[in-house]
Amino acid sequence: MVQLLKVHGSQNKFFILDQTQLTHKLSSQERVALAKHITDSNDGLLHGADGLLHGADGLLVIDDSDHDGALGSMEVINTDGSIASMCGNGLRTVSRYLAEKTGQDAFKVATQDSDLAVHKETDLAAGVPTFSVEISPVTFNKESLPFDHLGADQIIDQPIPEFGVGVRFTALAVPNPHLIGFGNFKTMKPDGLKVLGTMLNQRNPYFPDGVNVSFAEIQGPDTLFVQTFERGVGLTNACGTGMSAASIAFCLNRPELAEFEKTITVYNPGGMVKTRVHNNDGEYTVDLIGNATFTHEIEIPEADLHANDLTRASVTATDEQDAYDEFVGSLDNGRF
Ligand SMILES: N[C@H](CCC[C@H](N)C(=O)O)C(=O)O
Repeated sequence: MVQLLKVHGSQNKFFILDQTQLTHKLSSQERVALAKHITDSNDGLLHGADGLLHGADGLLVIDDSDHDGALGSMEVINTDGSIASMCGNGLRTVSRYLAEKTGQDAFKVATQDSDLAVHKETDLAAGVPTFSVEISPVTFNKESLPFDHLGADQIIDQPIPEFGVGVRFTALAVPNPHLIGFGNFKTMKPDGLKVLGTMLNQRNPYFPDGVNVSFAEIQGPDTLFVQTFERGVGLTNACGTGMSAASIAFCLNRPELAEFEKTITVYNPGGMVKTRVHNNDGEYTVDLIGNATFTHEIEIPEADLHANDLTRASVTATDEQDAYDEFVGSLDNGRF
């Protein structure tokens, strides 16, 4: 039997599969097929949960890593089967899984583009296990997203009228691609986010590989509200790399309201995280600090994973969601 987990970071929900348990590891094709099936909002596992549209937003696959200081590797598969280079909310849950598996509290996790430093943090609230994960590398040039036909090699705090009125945009890769729009939600209208996110994640002249699109609202000094339309997923409760990218843009574009090295509170439809942006001579990294909640334990025969057959999966809920709901209820952001 193989153990999987259903987890979330700010209610950005994932399944975790630790491949090191398997006698025969899943091929890349099998992992993609499993990701699309298990997260499907109709016939996936735990589908129709209280998330936006999907029972889950992706599958995180853990494997061994021989990289110095890395306790494992993380592969990110979006619900549509596309592979993402990074996943901030997911990395917090993978970090907790590896910490509990090994008894270590500070280590690295190998991701597609780099080995990222992670560590256990003081819980944000009782019963809300909390981890800090490094988000990097950060680049702005159009080749790294990629984007084109926007009239410049970098988009930093620019209006783009064809994308939205009353919104200023910043494009950056962390390293997955993000387009962050700053404005206020009244003018941006949440359906504006869905319209723009949908347009930029189907065939379009600007972002050939698609892009995660976030609307960010400044709520005060060092305080943001961010919602994301995720590439390969759609609207989610939160996007860790999106909230991190928005924090970088906040520090760059509004230095009178947000400072490097200072803790930023980022509210989202799924709760709240904290970020700290570091500026090492123009090289940016972000500490993303937030919950790593395990909501369900799943057991399934290994052969069924290879066959992408979920009918014999047995699911047991943990008691962690209650503590998380308590935490969200306590937030004084006036949006919950
Ligand atoms: N959909 C994203 C990957 C997941 C990122 C998000 N879940 C996060 O927490 O960073 C992409 O295709 O780049």
